[in-house]
Amino acid sequence: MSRDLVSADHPFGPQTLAFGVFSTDANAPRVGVRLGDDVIDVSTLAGAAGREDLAAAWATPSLNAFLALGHEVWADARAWLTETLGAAVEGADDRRAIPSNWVSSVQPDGVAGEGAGAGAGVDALAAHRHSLEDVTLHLPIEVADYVDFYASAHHASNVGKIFRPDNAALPPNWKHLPIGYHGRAGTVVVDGTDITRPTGQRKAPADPAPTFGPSIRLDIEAELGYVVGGATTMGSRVSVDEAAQHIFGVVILNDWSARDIQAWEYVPLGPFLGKSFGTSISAWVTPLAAFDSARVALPREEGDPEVLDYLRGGEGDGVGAAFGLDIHVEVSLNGTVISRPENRDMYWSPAQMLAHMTVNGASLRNGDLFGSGTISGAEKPTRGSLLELSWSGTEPLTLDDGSTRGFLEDGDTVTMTAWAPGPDGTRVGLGQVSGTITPAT
Ligand SMILES: O=C(O)/C=C/C(=O)CC(=O)CC(=O)O
Ligand SMILES: [Ca+2]
Ligand SMILES: [Mg+2]
Repeated sequence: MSRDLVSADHPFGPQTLAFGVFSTDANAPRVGVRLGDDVIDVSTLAGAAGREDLAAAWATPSLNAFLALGHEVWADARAWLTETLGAAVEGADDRRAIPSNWVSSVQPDGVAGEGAGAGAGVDALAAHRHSLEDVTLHLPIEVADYVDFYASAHHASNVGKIFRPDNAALPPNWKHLPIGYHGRAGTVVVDGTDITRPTGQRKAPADPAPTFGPSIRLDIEAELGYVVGGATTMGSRVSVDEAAQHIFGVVILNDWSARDIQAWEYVPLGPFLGKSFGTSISAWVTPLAAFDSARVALPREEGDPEVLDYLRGGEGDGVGAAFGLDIHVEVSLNGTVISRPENRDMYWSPAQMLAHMTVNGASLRNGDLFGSGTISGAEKPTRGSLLELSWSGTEPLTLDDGSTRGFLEDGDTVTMTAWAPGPDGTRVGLGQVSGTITPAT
């Protein structure tokens, strides 16, 4: 019996085609594409359709081999999947069954045609279709280098006021370059992974000496992460105009942050152990190509400085190559929505971040991941960290169960979801990233 394929208003319809890595009891981890509440095994699908190039890249336990193939192959693969899966959705009857005309194109020997009725077609498709309920999702990329930016002026100003009350809210370089730091690639984990409360040194300004123990100011940071492919060589750089050719897709990212460890360690070299204990990303990488309808101009005000040429990029498609993305994020803590950050508020665009990251000749590797920085807006309900939402713990949040939080307690679960406007009134999904705090070891 055929299950429903995907309803027209589903955020993982054919307008999205997000990639992940899944396994089943019978199948080792391999690349899949989400369609509705199913995962399509695109390695076997491509193999059955004679697309051996794609089948080989997708029969691997991470997206890295596919990322290495570069933007022209990504576009070709998306066009093929759009045609193949899009036709399946459009041609489906009211029950969204799979039409036989779609399945005929994926018969292993290419001979199925008129003779292969709907029943045979559905059976043939069934071999590539797995219900989300029946699969385990894995970290979708083998993370090469991980960088985290600081692209929200509202977040940077808020943290400046809290951590550096005697200085200007924004550092003098902030509107001239996208500030970032290198993080720890090996501790990036997938949605659903528990996070152990970190232990370390902390010292509040008034304390006479540092103490050692579990963090008591454990926080979240709601961000987007950009997944990089099309590796480059050392000494070359990627311009703003070329950046989209190296940004394969977007994930939701939670940059867990121990504020007490961070505040004591970070001067002058920046975040280190306060953030390297764990960074969570969503299991689905939604291709940048799915966000064409979400491109927006960057927010700029009278008096903002002109950036140097290498951060400008040419015009081109209305909003220019340095486009922002209108992605809506929702953050909940133990089921209570605590914030709705808006990515269109970000000052720096992903293309500018990538151009800056390579302007010194640093190479890109397949599987590089860069975070946007915490997404915060001007209004309190759009702040992307507890540090800002509770103003360093002085204005605790009240959850639906009546309890209050300045920072995270053991057992707390934080879930972030996101979506963007898609073509023809559809929504493009990014799925979710969730994590639960377990006690310090
Ligand atoms: O301003 C600071 O000292 C620290 C800022 C952060 O912790 C934020 C960071 O990781 C970058 C970001 O997420 O925007
Ligand atoms: Ca961060
Ligand atoms: Mg981190």
